[in-house]
Amino acid sequence: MYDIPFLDLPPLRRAGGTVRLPGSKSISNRVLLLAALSAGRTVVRDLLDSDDTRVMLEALQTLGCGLERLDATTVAVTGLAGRLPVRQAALFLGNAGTAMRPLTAALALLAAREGGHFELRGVPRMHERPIGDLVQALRQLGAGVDHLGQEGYPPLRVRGPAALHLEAPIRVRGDVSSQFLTALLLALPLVAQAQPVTVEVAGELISKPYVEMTLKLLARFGVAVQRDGWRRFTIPAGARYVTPGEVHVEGDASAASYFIAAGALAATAQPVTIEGVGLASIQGDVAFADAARAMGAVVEGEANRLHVHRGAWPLRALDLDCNAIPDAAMTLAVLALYADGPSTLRGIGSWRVKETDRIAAMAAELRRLGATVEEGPDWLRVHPLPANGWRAAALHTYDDHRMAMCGSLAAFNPARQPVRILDPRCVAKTFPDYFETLWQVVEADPTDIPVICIDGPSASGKGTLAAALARRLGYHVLDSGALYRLVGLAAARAGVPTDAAALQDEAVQARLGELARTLPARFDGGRVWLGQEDVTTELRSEEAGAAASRVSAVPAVRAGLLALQRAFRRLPGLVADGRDMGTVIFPDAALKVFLTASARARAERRHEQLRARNEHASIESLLAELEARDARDRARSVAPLAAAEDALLLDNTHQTIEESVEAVLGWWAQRRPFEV
Ligand SMILES: Nc1ncnc2c1ncn2[C@@H]1O[C@H](COP(=O)(O)OP(=O)(O)O)[C@@H](O)[C@H]1O
Ligand SMILES: Nc1ccn([C@H]2C[C@H](O)[C@@H](COP(=O)(O)OP(=O)(O)O)O2)c(=O)n1
Repeated sequence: MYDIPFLDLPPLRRAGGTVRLPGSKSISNRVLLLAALSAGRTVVRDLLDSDDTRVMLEALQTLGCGLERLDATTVAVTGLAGRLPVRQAALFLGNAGTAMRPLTAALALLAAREGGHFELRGVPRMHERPIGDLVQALRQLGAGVDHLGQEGYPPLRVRGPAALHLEAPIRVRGDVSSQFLTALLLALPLVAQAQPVTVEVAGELISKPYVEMTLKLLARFGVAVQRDGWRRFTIPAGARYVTPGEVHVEGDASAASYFIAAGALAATAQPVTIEGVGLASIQGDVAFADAARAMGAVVEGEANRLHVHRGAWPLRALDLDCNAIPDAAMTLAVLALYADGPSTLRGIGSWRVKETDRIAAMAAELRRLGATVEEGPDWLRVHPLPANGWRAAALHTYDDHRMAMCGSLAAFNPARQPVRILDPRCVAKTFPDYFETLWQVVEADPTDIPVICIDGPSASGKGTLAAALARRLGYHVLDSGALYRLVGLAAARAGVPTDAAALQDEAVQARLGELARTLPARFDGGRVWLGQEDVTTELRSEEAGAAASRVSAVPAVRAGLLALQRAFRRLPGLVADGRDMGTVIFPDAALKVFLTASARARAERRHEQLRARNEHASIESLLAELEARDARDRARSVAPLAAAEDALLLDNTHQTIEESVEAVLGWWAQRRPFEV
């Protein structure tokens, strides 16, 4: 997950390959609640691990549910059997509508029957998302529900006991959010014992597929609701939740929309294959595939898998009522930028009360990209962008995961403009690893992937600076010195001598070159591996540094490491540190920094590093060794240590690490094309 202020996506050229999607948010939270209300143990597999499921799990735990995490995506829930072991609690539900609405309904009814007192709150945006229609329906039933803030919005208090009136049909509005109906359908089986309970929907029900999903999941937990059109829903008398024992959560169909879109835009050689969602899905958003087909994408599928590639190009403009696919419809708004005429999305009034006002947000951000967009109370019209109309934009995401994921699709623009996604962490709501997953199935031209080079002498702070920049930008790092150190180590392991005399021998040079070319190097979470051996500590020794400096003068070694180093240039970008990053390995780098500090300052830093590792050496000997190494690195005939002509000099003798990082980020900002 990228927990950084912004993430820059280079222009993307192609899509293809296989992705496995995380579990559906809507199914995950419904199943967790159903398991919590049932008796016995339910093993929930392929559960989504995200902000919204985390708040649901925390709430259930607070309410006394037994939760056992079996692995990253499997949780065993021991249900409450419709009882309330905890009678008083304050629940924080973040911005998860799929937790707030059903928990309000379930707790209101349970508290009415058994007594209790519960407060439900969320983030500030949650307190702007309407819930008054659900509160009214619960009050009709006789449940005690109070607004703690603004009338009609969370935070709420539910309290009991209270006498419930279950005879008359309960009326609930269906035209603002279908989650009110879903919440009642999930909660009412708890109290439909002596008589059936009927819910009547007032107004045209929106997002019907989500209600259908609720009904299917209720059936899995033993409650068969009778449905009369989309107006009347009856829960039979004697309803009781029965755990199916084990439930597999489908991949998230709304999340699939981004990968279907990527396929429609750029899968020209091989298809994008999406695992975990397919034609047998119970999620309404699989219907996004039909909308993508209408725009020209080729989408084929099996029960649990979809294959997508580009068909019509440019895409065909679309005029669609998106009522049934409100979430995935956002993806269509971005696809419309690549169409052959204006596209109109209708029936999207519910966008206004989602994580943000999505109509306003989408219109504003598409305009930032250069597009002409018209909007109405419940519709959006997007005009396509001509190739020369795209701007390099920093897209705002409004703490809305879908705005961020949609924004990424602008990176396929034919103008090859990069795209900046502000606050990319917001994808954590439903898809924490969205961007990492995207990198698996998209490709950029290597020359479009930005590289920042940090070259300079030993102990100038290159590694420290490179790592800090990479962390801040979400980029990969290449510690090229470590590769030369590894070659030195590999030589020692193989019994190849690396003293000055031996290095004159052509046979030795050739063997070293071969070791470099086939180096089994692996970098993994701060550890460095040579084949099966963890050499992290050994690699940092002064001896390994000196050996690296010696072997690095051998042309065959440098040539042998060339391809390996360039392979580090992967999406979304790279910070490379070494001696010749800017001069030889990445001469086209977007920013080159030559980092220096006085020899004494560097010797003192090395001394400090060694002291921290409980190794001891005098500053004077370190200074001498460091100057000898600098001299050797500068004097060698191939790729000597030298600043590239277009490098910016940074002398950090009197700077803190943070000051160096800020200086380079400042230079980087100036080189980026974004209009903020
Ligand atoms: N600007 C700086 N000011 C003070 N110390 C620094 C600075 N940059 C790095 N250091 C320290 O110097 C030491 C050497 O840095 P390192 O990144 O290993 O250098 P290099 O990769 O150039 O050999 C580290 O302990 C680091 O914390
Ligand atoms: N791109 C590079 C990186 C390192 N080297 C050589 C020269 C250096 O003395 C050794 C060790 O590099 P490293 O960056 O790990 O060493 P320091 O931490 O700066 O002391 O490798 C190189 O020739 N080219």
